[in-house]
Amino acid sequence: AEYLRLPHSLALIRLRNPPVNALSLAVVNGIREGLQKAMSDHTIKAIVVCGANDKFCAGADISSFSRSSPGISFGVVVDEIQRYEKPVVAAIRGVALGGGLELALGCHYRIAHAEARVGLPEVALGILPGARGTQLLPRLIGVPMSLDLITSGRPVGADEALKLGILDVVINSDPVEEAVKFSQEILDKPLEPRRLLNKSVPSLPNMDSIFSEAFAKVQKQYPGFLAPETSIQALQAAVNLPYKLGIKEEEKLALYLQKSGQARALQYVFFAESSVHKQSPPSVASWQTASPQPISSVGVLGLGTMGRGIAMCFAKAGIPVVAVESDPKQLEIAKKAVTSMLEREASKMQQSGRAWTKPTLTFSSSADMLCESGRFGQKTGKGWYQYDKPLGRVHRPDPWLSEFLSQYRETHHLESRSISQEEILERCLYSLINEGFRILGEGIAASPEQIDIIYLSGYGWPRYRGGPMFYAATVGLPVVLEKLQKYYTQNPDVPQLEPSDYLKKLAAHGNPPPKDWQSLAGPPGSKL
Ligand SMILES: CC/C=C/CC(=O)SCCNC(=O)CCNC(=O)[C@H](O)C(C)(C)COP(=O)(O)OP(=O)(O)OC[C@H]1O[C@@H](n2cnc3c(N)ncnc32)[C@H](O)[C@@H]1OP(=O)(O)O
Repeated sequence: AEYLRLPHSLALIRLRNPPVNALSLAVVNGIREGLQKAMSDHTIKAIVVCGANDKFCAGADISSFSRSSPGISFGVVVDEIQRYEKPVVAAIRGVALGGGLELALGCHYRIAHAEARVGLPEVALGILPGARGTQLLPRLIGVPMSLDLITSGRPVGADEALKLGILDVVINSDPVEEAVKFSQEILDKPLEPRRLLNKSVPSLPNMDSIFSEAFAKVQKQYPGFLAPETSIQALQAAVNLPYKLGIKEEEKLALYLQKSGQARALQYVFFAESSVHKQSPPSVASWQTASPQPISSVGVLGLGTMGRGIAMCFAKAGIPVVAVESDPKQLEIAKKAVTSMLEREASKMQQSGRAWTKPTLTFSSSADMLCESGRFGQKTGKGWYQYDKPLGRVHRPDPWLSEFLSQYRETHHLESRSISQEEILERCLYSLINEGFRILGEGIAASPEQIDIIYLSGYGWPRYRGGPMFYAATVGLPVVLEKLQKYYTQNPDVPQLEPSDYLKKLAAHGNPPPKDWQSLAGPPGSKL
């Protein structure tokens, strides 16, 4: 942070840490030194705090989270600012997020440009606003809105922040110039009413029900996420405890979240999301330049409306199709429908003088053994289980299945054994992860982050577990390799369990973090 003396007995502290003026240790020390300088200089009457390059501050430096404990020592700075005897005015442009907003809450006044955005997005990173955010915000804007902003992490625009009472002034001009003028106007005003730490949280008669509704809401909206619920506990502390004890509780809860593992995963996701936008496959191929792999034939399972359409598309593209439907009635209907669609297509093409090659479409009624028996799972009321009704959710073991399995075992000379939850989890997940390593080795995915983001955005993988490749690193690559080796030895007929060379190469280095995998494993092959 830079310290400047301005005319009219003012000092300016400008945060400078491109690109977003994140609160690195150096920036925090700079703010503190600047403030102490201003306090000890009796010619300085007020201080303006702003950020360089049209951004106030995007909060703590997320990349440094694994190295230090964010929030805790910065909370002391926020308290010091509030207790200063000279007015400190925050001049906000761009964003004041997380620690950036906490810094502004420590200041006695907040002036912002109309396009600025402020918020406490910590929950998205698996943490809570631990530099007094959970204690100061409810003192300023009350519990209901603090619950909304802190548990959702949503930033608000300057106009909304003004209405809520987070900001004191919103202008369309330069907030620093405005703050300079404003500082001179408020020099004689008492500071005590501006010190949030000495205020109490506005009380409401139904506080208990507000909190229980908030807990129920976040459990429904963010199932499995620890940070929103823990933030509510911190807000409860703001209501139930004096400030001195409330901040201790906030520290304790913040520390719990930092150590939870969810924080590490969510912070990984933050950087993974921004890096995938910038990546292209290692072979520099892209969907625009890649040539397609040859497809010799296609199988379509199920000939409902969707299946028929899919079968038709491939058939029209000249790719042989084998369409499988276990229900003989449905199969007949589908055959007729597809044949008549193809005939219509053929006559259209012949009328327009184009050549028509009869597509290869084979219909088969032999499907997977369970499906063959009409057991499609929940939708038909039976599958591996029997359900209370079609589409029902209540399931119970089915004697039919026991009989079926015992015959299957006899035919295939298999011995029955009980399989632990752990084995189910490991065989499902590690074979999936193994495939991830395979496609990294083949150069199909540019990075583990790409695979993880696809799983988070497209397959419902819980965000707080960071994606399958991140999960592999949390388990440890040597462990994943050892388990795959064990399961592959036991099940040599399951090729997905054969450890990929890429995984073997990486595990030889111990358990390197995902960001180092590519440099350690060497250049990938390319299938694109
Ligand atoms: C000290 C007390 C502790 C308090 C706890 C906290 O403060 S936790 C942090 C809370 N803050 C955030 O969660 C903000 C996260 N950042 C954003 O939402 C956005 O980046 C932004 C600030 C709104 C800017 O968005 P924009 O689309 O304009 O740019 P990018 O997202 O591409 O970001 C530009 C580069 O800046 C990096 N970056 C952003 N925020 C941080 C941060 N807080 N710490 C470290 N780095 C940050 C981002 O990764 C981009 O970097 P590149 O290298 O260019 O990819």
